Amino acid sequence: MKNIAVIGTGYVGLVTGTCFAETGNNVICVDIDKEKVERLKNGEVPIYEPHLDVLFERNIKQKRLQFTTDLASAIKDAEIIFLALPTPPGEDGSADLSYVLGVAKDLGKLITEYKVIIDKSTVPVGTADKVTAAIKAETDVPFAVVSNPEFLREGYAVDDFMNPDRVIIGTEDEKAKIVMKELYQPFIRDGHPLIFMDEKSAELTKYAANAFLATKITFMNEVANFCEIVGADVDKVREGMGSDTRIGHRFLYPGIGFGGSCFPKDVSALMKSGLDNNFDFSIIDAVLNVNKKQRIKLLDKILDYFGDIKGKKFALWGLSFKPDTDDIREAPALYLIDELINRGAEVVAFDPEGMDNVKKLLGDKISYVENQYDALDGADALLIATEWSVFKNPDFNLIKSKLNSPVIFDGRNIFNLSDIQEKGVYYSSIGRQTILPKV
Ligand SMILES: NC(=O)C1=CN([C@@H]2O[C@H](COP(=O)(O)OP(=O)(O)OC[C@H]3O[C@@H](n4cnc5c(N)ncnc54)[C@H](O)[C@@H]3O)[C@@H](O)[C@H]2O)C=CC1
Ligand SMILES: O=C(O)[C@H]1O[C@H](OP(=O)(O)OP(=O)(O)OC[C@H]2O[C@@H](n3ccc(=O)[nH]c3=O)[C@H](O)[C@@H]2O)[C@H](O)[C@@H](O)[C@@H]1O
Repeated sequence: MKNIAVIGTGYVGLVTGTCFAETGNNVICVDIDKEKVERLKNGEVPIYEPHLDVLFERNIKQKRLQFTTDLASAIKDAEIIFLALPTPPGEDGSADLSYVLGVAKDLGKLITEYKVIIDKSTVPVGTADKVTAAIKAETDVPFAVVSNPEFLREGYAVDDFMNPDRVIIGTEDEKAKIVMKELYQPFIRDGHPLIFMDEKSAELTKYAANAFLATKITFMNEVANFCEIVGADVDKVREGMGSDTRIGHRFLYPGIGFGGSCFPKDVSALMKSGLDNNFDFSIIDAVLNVNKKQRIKLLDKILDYFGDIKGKKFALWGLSFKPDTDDIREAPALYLIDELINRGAEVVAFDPEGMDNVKKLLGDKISYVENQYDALDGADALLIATEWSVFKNPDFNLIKSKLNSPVIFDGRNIFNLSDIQEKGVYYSSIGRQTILPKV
């Protein structure tokens, strides 16, 4: 059992805190957002993350999980302090370290005994040194700074955290290594190691992993675009490629680009890190450029089909950047909406979890409905931007009866081409043949 403080109680902090409580530790989560802490104290999970609620409730009940806005009291008895703070993109694409370094300074003023301070935020190479310097500027008390990047995915966060492929520990402090080994021991299984390395390598591992996955997706998006030109089927190509165990099937799904709070910002930050070190990350540059175009790929198809879209009405299924999350940060749907409304079209949207967040961002620029089929009334086409399960087996007769004409643009390839042929719709997807309604 260890006493742990987690600073920053967002997607990563809350999952980290809850999962460490689940493995028997005493955890206190800190956040500056008073309203969020109030909700957490009232037993409410403020984000949509499947399976988190069960662990959250159990550990609160057993008093292993607490919440506060008071940093000083939270860290007083904690031997281990996690930083799960935002590192949003600055104007130049670099990671904004003000949250992390601000809290590091505060910690320097507050600590009175040895602490292991662990950076879980995604940060550029060299940040551990900056955190160390920020704390040292305030205190002579001994401490260790560890880089322990997080690899969880939203929507699968609890499972990813509880059963990680690997845990990366970047530190050269021997005492901290022992603390980290004990802490993570419950999560380690055969073939899923705890990997120790220096801080810089740990920091770069995180960016390199995200950039590689973003590159893999982007490569497939380009292959899909080429499939459309030469008449190949990206589903077949994907299956054929993925069957090579050196390539693997995962993260080969083409679509309307990668979004979310991490890939776009982390790929940009790695690019900026390169530039800061006079290193030209040309592959990353290409990934960012291709993804920018891919995010509005459906627009090209819509314009090809309709020509002018002024006054047209579009039903949009899916707003979140991927299914099983309410997170809309850098969601491709938002870029598509922007292009549509700038051209005078109307958008009626439905998303199972993301609508409240979009309402806060876009207000009445678009309309919202509580049922996916209500979006279709009098619409000129259905657009699919997120592959939520609830969209995958719809009532096609109802879709056809509500749309002005049976036209579907699918940015996530959620229907099998062989199935859709029988449905009597015009169906355009990514990297596959366009299906015309049978006459
Ligand atoms: N969201 C994800 O799936 C993953 C995120 N990451 C990284 O983890 C870090 C955190 O990301 P998220 O959890 O998504 O961010 P988030 O925005 O959901 O949560 C950050 C939290 O920190 C709080 N905060 C800000 N300043 C604070 C302060 N001075 N003291 C206490 N709390 C403060 C905010 O109020 C917010 O609740 C980022 O570096 C991100 O790149 C890494 C892996 C996965
Ligand atoms: O650093 C982070 O924050 C996290 O970023 C991603 O996780 P996440 O953003 O939650 O979502 P992913 O499932 O990776 O999807 C990211 C984007 O890529 C897209 N994607 C994913 C897979 C695929 O085959 N095709 C594809 O277009 C998704 O639609 C989504 O927009 C990584 O997968 C996590 O390992 C990492 O911890």
